[in-house]
Amino acid sequence: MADSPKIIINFKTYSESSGEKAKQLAIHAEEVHDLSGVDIAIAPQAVDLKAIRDVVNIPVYAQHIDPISPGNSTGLYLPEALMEAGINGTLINHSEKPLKLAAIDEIIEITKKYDLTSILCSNNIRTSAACAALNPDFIAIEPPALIASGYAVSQCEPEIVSNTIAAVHEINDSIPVLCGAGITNGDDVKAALDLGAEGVLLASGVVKAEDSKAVLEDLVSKI
Ligand SMILES: O=C(CO)COP(=O)(O)O
Repeated sequence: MADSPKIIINFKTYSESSGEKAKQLAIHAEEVHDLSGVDIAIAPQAVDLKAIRDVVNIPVYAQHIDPISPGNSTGLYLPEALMEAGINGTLINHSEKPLKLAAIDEIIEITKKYDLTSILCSNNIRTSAACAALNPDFIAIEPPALIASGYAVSQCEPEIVSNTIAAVHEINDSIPVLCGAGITNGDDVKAALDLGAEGVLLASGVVKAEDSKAVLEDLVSKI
């Protein structure tokens, strides 16, 4: 059974969300979830997954998994090893880690086999429609130009969100759509939900904030 995150924090590779700081951010996310009841999931770097799994119970996702079986590969992320580290799911095809169609398809098969939540990222409306044919648990539309811009896709380019939802649902109306890029506050989240998105995916707004916990509290405040 897939999770139903309203907010996913992608820790990316920022120094503010690596190592000990990653653990602290994860704890803050869990505290805000506990107080608000809003489902929050986090996607830390692979090296931090195990340490974070040991301190929080909220869903923890990999930022990427490789479509490989145990054996002689080097420098890749083995799904079974990430599961042992405690992941509940994975981002797939983030615009900062783009994949070929065949690899995406294989990864989604792996997530289904192991009951992991699949968040398939797309960069525009056309690719979102193509993603729908692969039947992930979620599609997350993130226009690359707005990533880390501070300009929220839900407020600055709302038609990208609503047209993506329409395009995805024309193929498969049971796939929930998330949106991300530039989301930084509760109004951005509310705008996304008002457009029909199930939730949001964000990074810099929380990770780079001076007071990440205050930002997390603001993000859930209008849900
Ligand atoms: O890429 C993103 C999340 O996966 C969005 O990043 P920002 O929230 O920094 O724009």
